[in-house]
Amino acid sequence: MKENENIIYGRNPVLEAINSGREIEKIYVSKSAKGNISKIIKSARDKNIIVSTADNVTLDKMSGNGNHQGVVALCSLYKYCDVEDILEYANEKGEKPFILLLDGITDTHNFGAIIRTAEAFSAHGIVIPKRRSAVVNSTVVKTSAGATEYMKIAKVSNINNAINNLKKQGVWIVGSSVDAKEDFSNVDYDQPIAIVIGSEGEGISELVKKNCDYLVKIPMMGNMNSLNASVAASIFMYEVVRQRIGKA
Ligand SMILES: C[S@@+](CC[C@H](N)C(=O)[O-])C[C@H]1O[C@@H](n2cnc3c(N)ncnc32)[C@H](O)[C@@H]1O
Repeated sequence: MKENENIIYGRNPVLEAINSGREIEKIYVSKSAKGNISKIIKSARDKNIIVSTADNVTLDKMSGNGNHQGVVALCSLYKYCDVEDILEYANEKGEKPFILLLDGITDTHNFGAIIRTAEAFSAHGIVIPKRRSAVVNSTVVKTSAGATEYMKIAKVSNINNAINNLKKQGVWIVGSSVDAKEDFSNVDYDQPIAIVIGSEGEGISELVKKNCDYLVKIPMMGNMNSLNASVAASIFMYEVVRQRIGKA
């Protein structure tokens, strides 16, 4: 599958990109596209974005697959932010920071799913390492259903340095690990918090584990020894929101 960082495809992702004000050079619409495609065309024209028609073979080639739902946008690269921007955003909203740290998530579908849930639960941002991590490419945007357009994502050279910096600013680091003894629901999430989710294969690195204030697990009853990373992230995020709403 082609992984392109300046192509967005699929109806929701393209519509969210238009609505959020991402710089879009051109939108290609399938000649045979029906349904809510007219809404996309109208939104694009309202923002003076050029709309062209293309056949499905061309759209398949541009998107790298057949999941474009009849629309592909040629746009600017996703703009990453700094960790400080995430903290500032939480501060502006008058909320305690709620951050996710992804310690080497490489599966684009997991990354997109995490972004989608993080946006739905109003997390303030996501921190990823520069190396050995999925980046915001066309597959991630599509899997996130366009939630990438509203989510702050910081790329850092060193995840441990980022953790130390967050700690200095009063953020508690909660590591999620299948080997932990403590139940994840025993943590008080109504404080400045960053949840660390480990990679699909290895989990959280040993150094990062040592650097966490809490190391907790989601109890499991079946035969599997771990949950999918994006599912685990969703359960944690739900718990944060559940506790915070309960205390509001
Ligand atoms: C597929 S799991 C990684 C499994 C890996 N073999 C390990 O031993 O950690 C990916 C990530 O999801 C999170 N995760 C999965 N299941 C979990 C559970 N039951 N409790 C806490 N975190 C979990 C952890 O962050 C984990 O690193």
